[in-house]
Amino acid sequence: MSALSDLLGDVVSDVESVFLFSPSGSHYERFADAELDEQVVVVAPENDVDAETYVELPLEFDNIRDRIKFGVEGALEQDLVEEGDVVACSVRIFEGDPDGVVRVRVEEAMRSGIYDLFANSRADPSVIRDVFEVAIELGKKGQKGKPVGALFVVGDAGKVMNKSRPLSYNPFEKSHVHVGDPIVNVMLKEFSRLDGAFVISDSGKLVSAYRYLEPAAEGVDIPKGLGARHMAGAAITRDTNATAIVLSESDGLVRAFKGGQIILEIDPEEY
Ligand SMILES: Nc1ncnc2c1ncn2[C@@H]1O[C@H](COP(=O)(O)OP(=O)(O)OP(=O)(O)O)[C@@H](O)[C@H]1O
Ligand SMILES: [Mn+2]
Repeated sequence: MSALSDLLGDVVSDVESVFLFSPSGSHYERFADAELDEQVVVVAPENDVDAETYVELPLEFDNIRDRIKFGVEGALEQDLVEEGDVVACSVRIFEGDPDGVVRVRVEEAMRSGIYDLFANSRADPSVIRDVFEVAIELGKKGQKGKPVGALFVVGDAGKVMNKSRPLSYNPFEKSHVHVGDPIVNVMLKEFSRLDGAFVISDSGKLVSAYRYLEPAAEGVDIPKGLGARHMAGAAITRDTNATAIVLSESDGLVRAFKGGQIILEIDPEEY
């Protein structure tokens, strides 16, 4: 038994913070009342327990790694933790009571921009996630083995449509399909071989494919070397409240833009 307690002791030794992922009221109270030296942070989709220190999870994330990564990144964004801090995460992997404790060391590299992308975009976080996942998947596999590029403009679709024009007939004209439907993901991948941007609404409705974006580009400052697709993607997010997710055909990276700025750059192979 002592070997077991030692094991848990090692996992929680010298931690600066305890992160309670979606705790029940009583679970939270136990920590709140204990007046620990460690900082107690609640990480959950809603602050149901009225925690003083709270990080919002944009989604519940079934995958524990993702859940923890987002919690830590959100805490970094709020300056609740810093590089080198060690955090003990209390999580629920199966149904019922908390059943896992995970030790994490905070690294500056965890500030990837994904938290900001999911939590602070105008579109629903689940819509951002679905589009992001399509872009990552396309980046990993390409289309029929060849690298492809793609430009997804998500949110504020009415305004985006006003700042763009069709390059071809819109295959989504009369349909009511949403990102996240498996069939839609297949369509997105198929249409990505063709020119222009996809326009997607706040709630994930596919509004159009083949849009040529014509936003004002003054004041948009993106890394040198990126071409017209990235410039158009960045600029439309300055001119509207949309978020742009761009897969580059030439370097294979996925980038996201908001407010005319690059907020994320990820290699799909490493994601
Ligand atoms: N204003 C625009 N609106 C929509 N799509 C655009 C726009 N400008 C370019 N594109 C699309 O981007 C494609 C690639 O253009 P370009 O090579 O200049 O972009 P890029 O930023 O270098 O992207 P990549 O890294 O994928 O090559 C074009 O073939 C076109 O489909
Ligand atoms: Mn190019």
